[in-house]
Amino acid sequence: MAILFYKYQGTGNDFIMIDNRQSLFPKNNAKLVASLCDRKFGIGADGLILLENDDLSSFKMVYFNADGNEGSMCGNGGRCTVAFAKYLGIVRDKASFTAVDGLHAALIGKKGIRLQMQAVSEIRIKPNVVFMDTGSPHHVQLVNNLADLDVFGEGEKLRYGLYGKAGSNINFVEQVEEAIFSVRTYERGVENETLSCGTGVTAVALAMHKIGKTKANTVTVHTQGGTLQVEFEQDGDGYINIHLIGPAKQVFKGEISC
Ligand SMILES: N[C@@H](CCC[C@H](N)C(=O)O)C(=O)O
Repeated sequence: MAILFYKYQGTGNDFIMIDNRQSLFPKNNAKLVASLCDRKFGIGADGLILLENDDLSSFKMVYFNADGNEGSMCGNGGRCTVAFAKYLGIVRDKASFTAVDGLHAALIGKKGIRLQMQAVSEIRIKPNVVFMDTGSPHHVQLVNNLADLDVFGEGEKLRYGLYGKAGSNINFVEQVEEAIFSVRTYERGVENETLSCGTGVTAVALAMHKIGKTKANTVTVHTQGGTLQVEFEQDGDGYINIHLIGPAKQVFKGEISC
C-alpha cells in the first residue's frame, strides 16, 4: 500500500503530515511511526500527525511523538496541521479543530498561524523553576549562558529524575529584554533537544509573566529554529485567551510504501 505524506515545519519543529480522512494509516503501529520519524532510516521528523475527520470541528489532529507513541498537545504541530488543512482546501482563513486536549480555534494570516491554546489554571512555582501544563507538561527553568548549555544532558537528567515515569518536557530560558526571551527545549517523546516546541514556548511566556520577569501580555520567544509570539490574559492565578503565533511551512511531499 502507498500512502502520500507531506513534510511540514514550524520554527524547525518538523512533522510528517498525513491526510487520514479515509482512515487508511495503520495508527496503532508504533514501530512504523517511529521508523518513519527516524532521521537515518526513515523520512525523519520530531513527530507524525494525522489529519482526520471530526464531527465537532473542521478536522481532528492526532499527534505521535518520534518514539511512535501518541503524545500530548503539540503547539507547533497544531499550527502546521492548520496550514495543511488550508492546503487541502478544508479551511480558508480560520479553523477550529479537535486535538487531544480539546477544541482549538486558529486564524491563518500574514504572520503565520495564530493558534488558541487551552487556558492554564494550575502553575507550580519553585525557586528558579516553574511547572505547568499547556496541553503538554513543561518544566521552565531560568539559566545563564543558554547558548553553552548541555540541553540534552541536563534535560535528560531532569526529564527522568524529577517527573517520574510520565516525565515532562524541559525548557531552559534566558531573558533577552523585558518582553523577549530565548529558550532551548528537551522534548519528551523525541528524547532530544528539538529546534522549537510550541507548548514549551507558551509555558515560557506564561511562566515569565507569572514570576514577574515581564509585565507584557505579548511575549516574543526565540527558539533555535525561529521566533514565536505568545499573547495571553491573566485570570486570577491562571491565564486565558492564550494564543501562539508564528510560521508553519510545507517542505516537501512523498510516498510511503508499507
Ligand atoms: N513539539 C510539541 C510538543 C509535543 C508534545 C511533547 N513532546 C510531549 O508529548 O510531551 C509542541 O510544539 O508543543
